[in-house]
Amino acid sequence: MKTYFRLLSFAKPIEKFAIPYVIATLFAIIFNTFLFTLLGPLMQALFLKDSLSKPLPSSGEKSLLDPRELFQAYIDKISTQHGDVYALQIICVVIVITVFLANFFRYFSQRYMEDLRVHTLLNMRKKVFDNVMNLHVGYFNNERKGDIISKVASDVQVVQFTVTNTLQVVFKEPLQLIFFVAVLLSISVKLTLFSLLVIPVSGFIISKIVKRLKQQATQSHESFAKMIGFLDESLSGIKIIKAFNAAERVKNKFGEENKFYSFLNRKMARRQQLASPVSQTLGVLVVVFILLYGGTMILTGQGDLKGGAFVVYLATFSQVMQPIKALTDSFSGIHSGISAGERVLELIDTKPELTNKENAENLSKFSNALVFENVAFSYGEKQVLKNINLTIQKGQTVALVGPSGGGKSTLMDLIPRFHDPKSGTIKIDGYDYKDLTVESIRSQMGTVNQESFLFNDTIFNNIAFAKPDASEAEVIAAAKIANAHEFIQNTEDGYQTFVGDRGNRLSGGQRQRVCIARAVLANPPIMLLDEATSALDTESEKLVQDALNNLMKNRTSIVIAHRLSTIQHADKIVVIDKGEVLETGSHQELMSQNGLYKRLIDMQAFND
Ligand SMILES: Nc1ncnc2c1ncn2[C@@H]1O[C@H](COP(=O)(O)OP(=O)(O)OP(=O)(O)O)[C@@H](O)[C@H]1O
Repeated sequence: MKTYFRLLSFAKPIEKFAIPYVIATLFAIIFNTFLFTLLGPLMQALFLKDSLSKPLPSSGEKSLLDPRELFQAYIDKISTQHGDVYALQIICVVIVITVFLANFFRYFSQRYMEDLRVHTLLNMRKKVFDNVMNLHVGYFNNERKGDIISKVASDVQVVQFTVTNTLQVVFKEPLQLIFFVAVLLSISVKLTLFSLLVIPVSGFIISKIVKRLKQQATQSHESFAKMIGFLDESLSGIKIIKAFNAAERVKNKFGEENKFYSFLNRKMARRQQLASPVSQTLGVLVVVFILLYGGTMILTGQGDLKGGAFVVYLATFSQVMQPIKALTDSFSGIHSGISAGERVLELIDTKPELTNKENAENLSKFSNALVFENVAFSYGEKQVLKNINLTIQKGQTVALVGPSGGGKSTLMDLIPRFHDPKSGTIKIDGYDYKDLTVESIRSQMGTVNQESFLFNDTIFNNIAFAKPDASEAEVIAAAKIANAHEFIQNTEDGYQTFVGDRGNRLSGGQRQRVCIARAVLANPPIMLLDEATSALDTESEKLVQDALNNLMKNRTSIVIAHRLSTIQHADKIVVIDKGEVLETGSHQELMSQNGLYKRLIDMQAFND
């Protein structure tokens, strides 16, 4: 229930939709109920003329308060004064007006509910996406990606549908039920008391049926998330899949999850669908009993039940099943909604591990040095960096080298504060990172990494991503520095060419140069580079390397170098192995130390 109300809070300001909804629904119900009671006078006028002379079931004070009886009395009067045909015409006009009004208000009640539904969906999706964007980088890994996508795309939809649907049902159906029951009671108390026994009995049976639904719904949402994750991964890696002739294997893997998902859904649907026939069958059994009992009373002339009233009773009772059915359907569906809701709320409630502390200061410029003091870091239990002491002076180029898996990228990720160290401190110009806002630290830095990530947009917009208000001249200047201007001009639409999904319409080297142009345009004092020139051919590599050299000019740069030849002129080379700094110094110093660096250089020379 707590989950339900929290989910409902996304409908805020709920009164804006709920008040007009309640009013429209109330009128819709009143006219709808009245419509069925009109059958009584209609039957009397057409077939049961003789019974008109007899007094109505209840008389005196009570009948004055009962609109049904008042209307019947009015029709009787008209019939005596102006004839039966005229009374029939009046009844027909009233039926038409009532139908019109009932549907008019029903339309508005549905419209307000739809507004509420859309509004809830809008708020919830925004909240989830905003929160996802605020989460720390460490939160995102591949298996979570599918989960997040399915929560934003699918679960949110399930939630808003079931939550608003229940809200609608909870208000409208019981109210409609009360109105119908009032009519039934006014016709025959005895019959009604018996027939209403069916409600708790069917409620009990149905609650037994739907009991296991919630657990299955959770499993089904998780399975769907897995499928989305798998789909995303397969689309991203489609070339590799094809190259390894692995399409069959991948299809089978997807197929298995798909089968499991369908199996769960089938099981759930079966249970869910069982609820409605059960309650309907019970309802029909009761109708049959009423027919027998009430019909016998009329045919044998016992009791005071009249034919017209009995027709109204039967018609109204057949409608009683409608709200009951809507209620049971809604409650059997709510499990799926609540379980999807819990998954969405879990994502909304995930707090970023890395937030600005209160009174965090803004770093306005970088003017001195970046210092690591005894920094250690681990992914979960796995220690990746320990005892890192490192000073990077303004204007220096510092290269991180070392064997694969040594921790270079992890150390690099600590600089823009994607993670906080587990112990030790990182200081910039003497300020502890933790006393500064994350945004102000990152605004001093630009990144070019191996991934060369581009958005599915034009080349111009991809470069201007760094500075959305950049002029055309600024973008072109940045592209020139990055050695990209020439190739951009040769593309079909120049700077307005679309780069495709993740930039796949450009070559690797072109992508890298657009990324470099993006970093140049941002013009930050510190540049973080994860070189990947080894993947390029010689000419392309030279273009990219020149672009990088331009980028590093007059800046503080930290470079992860895979080609050791490119960093020999670095001011400082830091050799990292197994999470520790083994050697630090210039190329000459490290060569003369005859340690790991020298071995790496020799190895690379040998390979070349
Ligand atoms: N997100 C992660 N979760 C858990 N472990 C990780 C994660 N990222 C990296 N690691 C582990 O941390 C260690 C250091 O990885 P890192 O990527 O920093 O090394 P690297 O020196 O940059 O390697 P390479 O030169 O191959 O890119 C590795 O053992 C790696 O398996």
